[in-house]
Amino acid sequence: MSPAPVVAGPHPAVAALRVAVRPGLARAAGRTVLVGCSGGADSVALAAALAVEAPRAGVRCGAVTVDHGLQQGSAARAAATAELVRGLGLDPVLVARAEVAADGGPEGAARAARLAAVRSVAGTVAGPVTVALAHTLDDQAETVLLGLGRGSGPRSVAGMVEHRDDGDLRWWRPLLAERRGTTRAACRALGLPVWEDPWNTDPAYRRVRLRTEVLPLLEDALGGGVAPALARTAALLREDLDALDALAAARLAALLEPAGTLPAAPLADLPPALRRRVLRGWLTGAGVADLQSVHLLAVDALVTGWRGQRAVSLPGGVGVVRRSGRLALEPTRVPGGAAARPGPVHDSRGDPSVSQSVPAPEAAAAGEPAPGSPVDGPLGPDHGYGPDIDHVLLTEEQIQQKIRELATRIAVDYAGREVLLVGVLKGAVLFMSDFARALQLPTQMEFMAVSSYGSATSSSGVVRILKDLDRDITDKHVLVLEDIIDSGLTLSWLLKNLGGRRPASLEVCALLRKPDAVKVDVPVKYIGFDIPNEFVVGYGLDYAERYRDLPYIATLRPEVYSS
Ligand SMILES: O=P(O)(O)OC[C@H]1O[C@H](OP(=O)(O)OP(=O)(O)O)[C@H](O)[C@@H]1O
Ligand SMILES: Nc1nc2[nH]cnc2c(=O)[nH]1
Repeated sequence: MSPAPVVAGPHPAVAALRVAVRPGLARAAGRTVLVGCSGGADSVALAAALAVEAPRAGVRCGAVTVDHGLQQGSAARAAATAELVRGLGLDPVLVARAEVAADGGPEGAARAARLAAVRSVAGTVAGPVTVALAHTLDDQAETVLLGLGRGSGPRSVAGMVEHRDDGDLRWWRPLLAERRGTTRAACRALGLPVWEDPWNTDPAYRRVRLRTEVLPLLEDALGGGVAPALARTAALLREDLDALDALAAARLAALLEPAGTLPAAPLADLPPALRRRVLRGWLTGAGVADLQSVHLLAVDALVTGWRGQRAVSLPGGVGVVRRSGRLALEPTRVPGGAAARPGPVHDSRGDPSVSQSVPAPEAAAAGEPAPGSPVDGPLGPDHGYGPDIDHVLLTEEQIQQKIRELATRIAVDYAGREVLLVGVLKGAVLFMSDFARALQLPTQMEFMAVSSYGSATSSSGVVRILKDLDRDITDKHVLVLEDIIDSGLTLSWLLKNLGGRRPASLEVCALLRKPDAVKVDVPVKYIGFDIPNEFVVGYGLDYAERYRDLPYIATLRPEVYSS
């Protein structure tokens, strides 16, 4: 018998990618598919697979390549990539110019600009468009790890989805089950040139460090298979989360009252995972954007920890109140731009607690329990400021407990070293004195006085040294103590200044931080509490030099700013 004729099929990597795109192409009938192509191996391999499979499926397939304008020669690079994919037979091939914003992290800003640019050129194509992105299983594993590190909930650990509709546009990631090695092998087999983006090896990016340092270490320690295991976990998690979301949407539809309010009692009976989803769905459905978990937890506390709280303020000038056993959304009062309503306080360990507040009149009217006044009794002396205080964000006890925790952690980190504490006057004076006493290590103290606020409630942005250190800090282990990081301008300036004096080490411990107000990212190793973006006083913090002597941290009544 003569041997069967050898039919040379495509290289296994090329074949694998072609198979991977087929199911999605079946869903793309009647749409134009545009491959997002950077010129790197993943997207070139995807473009090549689609160039063969799309015509077979009767789907029109083109490409879009983005010029970020961030690297030298980026326009020429985009043009070369466009040429390459045109050569594969893709049509139309569009080049989009991205406008990368100056703020935000470089990765995030570039990504946002890229998506906006793709969205905008996709809008020039007639009919519905699907944008195919070449994320692989390895990208998925990195995304899951990044999500874990952020600690922002199961959705961010659940990774990227294969299909996502975004208005008229559909995003499609057909290669989520394929390894990065496969796309490289496919490009090699097809003789396609690929571009190595220098940013992909720059350790300044977290994703690069995960790829080059953390994942190989995990693979080694766990005996291999880590990336597929992470991707599998993400896929399973997505199924569970989708089911929970669907259940919550149905429950919201059943509970939502014609006036747009939600009854608290049936919500309280729901398990937290469902209840918070119902609340999130309710708020986002009502147009509240940028909702963060601290906000959601504070709204949740109106259901499960009801003690007569005032409105919980949310981004966008709205708040949630509980009245007559129902949650309602209302505009918040922000007189003169000074004090907003109470918002949630987030413990730096990720253990949120809701701000203490004076009893809401609505609570009394509804006959529901209300707490005692915040400025007497357990909060201690009000130093005669009582009528000026609006609500207490952090009690003396919470502050002192936090200082003990910080001091314990820092004593471990600095064991065997002598620490030079640098207190930033005047605000940090009480923090310095309590912290130094709580820290079980030999310490020395220095003070520096700077000011960027004067008697205003927002930073002038100009930092002035009012008093410099009394001595040289060369080779010292310097720990800067700050009362608050608001815009971050003061600290950013200070760290540059102190860093130039060659200390052996330089770290920061800040009692408070306002994540929503930060304008410049400053590396801060130790943080007590994350607080909402409200002007606060007490425990060293002043308004027009008053209130520093309060032992707790509070907001002032709006009238104080206008008088
Ligand atoms: O992050 P930022 O927006 O820069 O704000 C933080 C700074 O503002 C306050 O100082 P202020 O200038 O009010 O002086 P003071 O400490 O003497 O009150 C505070 O003590 C911080 O040093
Ligand atoms: N008193 C006071 N000073 C600040 N400096 C920066 N933010 C604040 C704040 O909220 N209160």
